[in-house]
Amino acid sequence: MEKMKADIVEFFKLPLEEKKAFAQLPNNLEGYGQAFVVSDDQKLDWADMMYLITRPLQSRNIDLWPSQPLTFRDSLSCYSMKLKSVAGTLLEVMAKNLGVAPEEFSTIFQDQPQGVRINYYPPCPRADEVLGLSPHTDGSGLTLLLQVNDVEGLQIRKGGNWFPVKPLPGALVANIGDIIEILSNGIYKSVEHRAIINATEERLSISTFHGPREYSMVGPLAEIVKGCKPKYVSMSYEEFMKTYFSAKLEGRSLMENLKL
Ligand SMILES: O=C(O)CCC(=O)C(=O)O
Ligand SMILES: [Fe+2]
Repeated sequence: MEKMKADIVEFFKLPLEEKKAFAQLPNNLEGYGQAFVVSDDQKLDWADMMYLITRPLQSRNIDLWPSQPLTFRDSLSCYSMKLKSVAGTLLEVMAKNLGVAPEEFSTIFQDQPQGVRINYYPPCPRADEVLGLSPHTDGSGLTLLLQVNDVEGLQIRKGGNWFPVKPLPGALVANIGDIIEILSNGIYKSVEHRAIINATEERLSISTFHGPREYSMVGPLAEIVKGCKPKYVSMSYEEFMKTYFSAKLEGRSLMENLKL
């Protein structure tokens, strides 16, 4: 964890030209750049980010993984493996809590697809006029978030109010994503969150998203809706992601639209 954090800090310190060697290609989210750009005249969030697919292994695009600092690729591989195991354990516990056979979850999350987004939020003297990341829920099953330095910025929304999540050294924040909300028919709720900006200090975080395998169907699990009605539409994961990335980040509005 410490090595990953140090390498990330180093990478974002590199001159822009060097970071650009790993820039997103057109119409692709992977690489160094910006997230959630849906139109030319949109006000952008105050952040740079780097998104990399880490699992399944054959989906890795190593050319987009920074080669500077020299240990970056090894650190990320190792971090990815450790987080896969934490996510696997949590998903097992959640399946148990929901009373569904563990195979139901392990089939959907087979090979544990995983993507890592590294968020870099520069300081802004007019911090109260910008947001680092607009309110949203994650389109993943389960997100494990590591706050890289001790600058506060993550907030979660509950009952209409925003609450700060203080960085704890060595701790991961586990955020339920939309996919688990849908599979569990709303028993687990995906958490609405945002990142705010600090006026004088930069902030860094790494979100590790765990989602279903390619071509899986995402809908309330049959075992859960046995005695009740499904509350969400079912669709393929591809279709869900298309909808997710074409919508503006607007809190829980996407999830509300998917409700039956
Ligand atoms: O920077 C943070 O704490 C939040 C990041 C986040 O929500 C995301 O990457 O989806
Ligand atoms: Fe998020």
